[in-house]
Amino acid sequence: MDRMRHGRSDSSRIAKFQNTVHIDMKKSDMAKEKCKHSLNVLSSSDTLKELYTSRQPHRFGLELPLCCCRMETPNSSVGTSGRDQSCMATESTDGVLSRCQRRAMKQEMMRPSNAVQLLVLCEEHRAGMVKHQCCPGCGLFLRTGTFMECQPYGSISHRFHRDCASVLKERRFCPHCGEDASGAKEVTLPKTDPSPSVPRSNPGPPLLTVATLPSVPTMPAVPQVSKEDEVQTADGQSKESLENILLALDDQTHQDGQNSTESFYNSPKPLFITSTVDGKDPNCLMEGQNRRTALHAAAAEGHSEICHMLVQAGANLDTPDDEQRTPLMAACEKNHLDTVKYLIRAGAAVGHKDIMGFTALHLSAKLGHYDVVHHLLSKASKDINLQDDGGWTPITWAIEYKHKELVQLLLAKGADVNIRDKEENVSLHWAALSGCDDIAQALLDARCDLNAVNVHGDTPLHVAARENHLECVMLFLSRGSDVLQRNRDGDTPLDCCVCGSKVWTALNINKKLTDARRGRDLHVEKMLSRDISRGYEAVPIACVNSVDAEPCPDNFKYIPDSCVTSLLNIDKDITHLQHCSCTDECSSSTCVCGQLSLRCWYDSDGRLPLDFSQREPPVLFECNHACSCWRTCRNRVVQNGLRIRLQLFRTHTMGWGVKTMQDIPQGTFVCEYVGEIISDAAADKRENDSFLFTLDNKVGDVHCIDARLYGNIGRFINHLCEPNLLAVRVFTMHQDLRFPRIAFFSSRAIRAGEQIGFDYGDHYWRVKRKYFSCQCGSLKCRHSDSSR
Ligand SMILES: C[S@@+](CC[C@H](N)C(=O)[O-])C[C@H]1O[C@@H](n2cnc3c(N)ncnc32)[C@H](O)[C@@H]1O
Repeated sequence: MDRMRHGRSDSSRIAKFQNTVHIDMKKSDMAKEKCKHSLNVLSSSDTLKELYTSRQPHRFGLELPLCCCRMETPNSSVGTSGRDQSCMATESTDGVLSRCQRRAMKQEMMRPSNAVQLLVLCEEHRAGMVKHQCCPGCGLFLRTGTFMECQPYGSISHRFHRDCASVLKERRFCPHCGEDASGAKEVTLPKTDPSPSVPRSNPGPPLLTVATLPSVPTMPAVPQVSKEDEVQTADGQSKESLENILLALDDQTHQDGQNSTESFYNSPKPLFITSTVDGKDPNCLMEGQNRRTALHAAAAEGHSEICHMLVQAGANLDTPDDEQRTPLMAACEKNHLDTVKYLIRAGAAVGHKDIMGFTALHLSAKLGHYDVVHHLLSKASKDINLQDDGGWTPITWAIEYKHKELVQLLLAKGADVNIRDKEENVSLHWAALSGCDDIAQALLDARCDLNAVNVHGDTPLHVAARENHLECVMLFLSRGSDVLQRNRDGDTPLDCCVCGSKVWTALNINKKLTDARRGRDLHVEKMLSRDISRGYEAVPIACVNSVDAEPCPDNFKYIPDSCVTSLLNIDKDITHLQHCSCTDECSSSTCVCGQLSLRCWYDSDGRLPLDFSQREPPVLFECNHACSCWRTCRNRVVQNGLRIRLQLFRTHTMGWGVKTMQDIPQGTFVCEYVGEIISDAAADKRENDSFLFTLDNKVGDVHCIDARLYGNIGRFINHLCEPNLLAVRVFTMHQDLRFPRIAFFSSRAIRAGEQIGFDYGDHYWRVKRKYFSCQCGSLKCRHSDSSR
């Protein structure tokens, strides 16, 4: 199908047409296959017949007309709709015919002999066929009235017409079993009440009699005759004989206010219709005419009466032609509502598909035949969303051909506007292609997806822009279609339209407005998370972004304390802990823990003193659970956790960063660098080293904290060439010197709103400067491009 993306609409049509041709070829091959198949079926039944005769040596070579009442033939003409087929059996009671119309449960066809047409049968008539109750000469069921009966084996009787046996040129033999017919008796069975068959006609006018039925089993080809011959029927039968047949029509068509005989004679009729009426096979396929039947022709001309006559004469309602189209489809295509009504009432399958997957509904919708569509939907509403070979539903066709009222009707009847065709288009893409904004409006009101993209990434707006359909473009923009959306070629709708056109102007204005709105929106700070710590910290840590559309980072697990994922044997033995015996608040120089740190560094506010060495910060030992002091003693700060209100924010140049939301005096504990404690060797194997903090403690094995997968707010702290944080090693609940905690203290007073950062160290930048330069923005930056 049309890509709806390149070029103009007429080239789209060409693309579609070419594709159709392709499908046609494929399908007609399939149709040929089917024909071949049914031919095979016939010849295989002949073979069976031969087998049967060969078992009876005394008959061999006589070409006896043996029956095939017990054989089944696949119904090659049945599409998905074939399941709705009705029984084709016709009962004969002393020449009065009635047609059964029960639903046929099985689709395999049967017939009593190759001389008559194959029939789809209801269960009762299948049983009757198997019991040889169908005459092999005419194909009529003989269950009441007078007929011949042969009872060769004393049990099942074989029924046939005396005259039919003579037609089969073997008056002497039973046409079922080939036994000598001299033993056959004429029997008369009374009519049972109620009749098992549903009469197709009212009791008033006489029904077709055996004498008027076509008795010649096959018609080889439609004879080519001159125009004058149309007046006189092919084999010279008079107009009166046709009139007799028409008299036999039921009053169905009369209900529609027509005189069938009159209208039949007053309307032009193709020759083959009159030929068929005059005794040819009503199911003959006309070679020169797409292998259509007379019923196709009558339906296409809208001759409901002739259709009825043909059906009465045994015409199969659903015989498909070369394009797999049925007579009903022919009537739909030509908008003959009465004929459509008649055929459906007679039992024609509504959901049958042709070689392009079209149903009668698709055809009618495409051609805009409102009343026909309305009638079809009243009979088969479930077919409303059937998709053809292009994935198109009836409404797709109605939209493409701009049949507004029909689209409204289909919507009211439940058409699904979001069904995707084979190119993933929804209905709105097709409205955009056809440029009908009324239809597009109706589809939007029916909740068709305005932002649906097809396989090319095109939205309906792309399509409308490409097709220069201003009204549709305006409608889509007013409903919020995204003018900046790119398709798979990277084109926005603006890139698809003609530069300088009205569509271009509309899209351009919309783009400018959208850009301005997005720019404004970007500067509005978006709160992405109230607390990234999920309540694990004593103060919540919000995450905000006023820079771009990046969402809150969720590629790590927030943890408040460092963890291990391998066996590291951290010495947590309580007996190995140095501890104090203080009974005060550990403020005196007698506190052993303080002595370990040379003194208790924290003042009464828990801050480091101004003279704390920032060049070579000492290691701090806080009081622990082995001490005698209280949990509230002064020498416990880092172990008390985060107290400063911090915020994770989006920077312009360094990804995420951390800022303080309050003024912080110098020497204040700000936060810890928390993560997964791993060995140096394990760190070497890690692919991402962006979150590694080395615990280079000059004691034993070197370890690192990797905050890549597990970490706290510390993992987001950036490098600043003018840092305001100082990293200090601290021991709290253990004193295994290989594993100090890394605590950040303010190295100067920090104002609320300032980004916090520490110096990643010269070694870090020696390694990383190959990949990126420092973006801290400081005038004293040592690792920026300009400072190199
Ligand atoms: C521990 S993370 C800091 C958080 C990081 N900005 C983020 O978005 O997750 C370290 C990474 O931040 C970036 N970064 C930190 N400081 C930087 C700076 N001064 N200049 C450029 N990039 C920096 C680098 O990509 C570095 O690998």
